[in-house]
Amino acid sequence: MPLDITHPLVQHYAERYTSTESALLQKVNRDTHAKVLMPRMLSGQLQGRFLAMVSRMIKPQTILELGTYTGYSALCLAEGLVKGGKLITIDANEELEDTVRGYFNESGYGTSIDYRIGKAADIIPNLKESFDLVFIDADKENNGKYFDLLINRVTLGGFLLVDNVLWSGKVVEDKIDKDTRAILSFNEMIQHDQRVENVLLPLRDGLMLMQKVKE
Ligand SMILES: C[S@@+](CC[C@H](N)C(=O)[O-])C[C@H]1O[C@@H](n2cnc3c(N)ncnc32)[C@H](O)[C@@H]1O
Repeated sequence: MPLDITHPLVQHYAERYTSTESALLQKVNRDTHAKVLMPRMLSGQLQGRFLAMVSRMIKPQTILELGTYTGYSALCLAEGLVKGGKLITIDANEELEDTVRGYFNESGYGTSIDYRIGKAADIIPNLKESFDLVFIDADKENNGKYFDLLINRVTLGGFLLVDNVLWSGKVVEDKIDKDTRAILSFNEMIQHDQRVENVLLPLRDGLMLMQKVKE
C-alpha cells in the first residue's frame, strides 16, 4: 500500500491556501483527468504553483524539462522565464503532441517553448544551451543518468528539481522493488555530490531541489 506523503486533510488545506490555477491550467488539469492515461502524473495545483514560484524566483533565461506529459508543469515553469527566455521540454510520447502544442499556443508562451518529441537521452547530447533551471520528471529509473548528462550544462548557481523522489513513500519501506532501488540510489548519489546543495521536499510525491554550487 503506498503511503500518503501528506495527510489528505493537510494536503486539502494546503491546496485551499495556495493560489488557484489559471483558467488554462484548470483546463489542462481537467482534460488530462478526463481523457489521458495516468492523470496522477500531472503536477497539479500545489506542486504547479510551487514550480511557478521557484521559476519566478530564479528568473531563468533557459529552462529544460524532461517529461512534458500534457504540458502542465512546462506551463508553470514558463511563468518565471525572463523576456526572450526559452524553455525546452522533451517527451518520448508523440500521442499527446497536438493537444500539448495547442495548450502551449493558447498560453501565450508558445514562442518561448521548444517542445521536442523523443527520448531524453537521445536529445540531451545534441542540446547546445546551458540551463538556469532543470526539471527532471520523465522515466524515474534514469534520474541518475540524466543528472550526470546535465550537471555540466547547468549554470553555476543554477537549480535542478527532480520529481517523485519519495516514490509514494516506498523509499522508507522494507520491501524494495527495482524502481524504488533506483530512486534510493539517486537520492544517495545526490546527498554525496559536492557540486550541489540539496533539499528533499516532502511535497506531493517528493521533490529534490538542488542548487549547483561547484563546477
Ligand atoms: C510524470 S510524467 C510528466 C508529468 C509532467 N512533468 C507534469 O508535471 O505535468 C512523465 C512523462 O515522461 C515521459 N517519458 C518517459 N520516458 C521518457 C524518456 N525516456 N524520454 C522522454 N520522456 C519520457 C512520459 O511519456 C511522460 O509523459
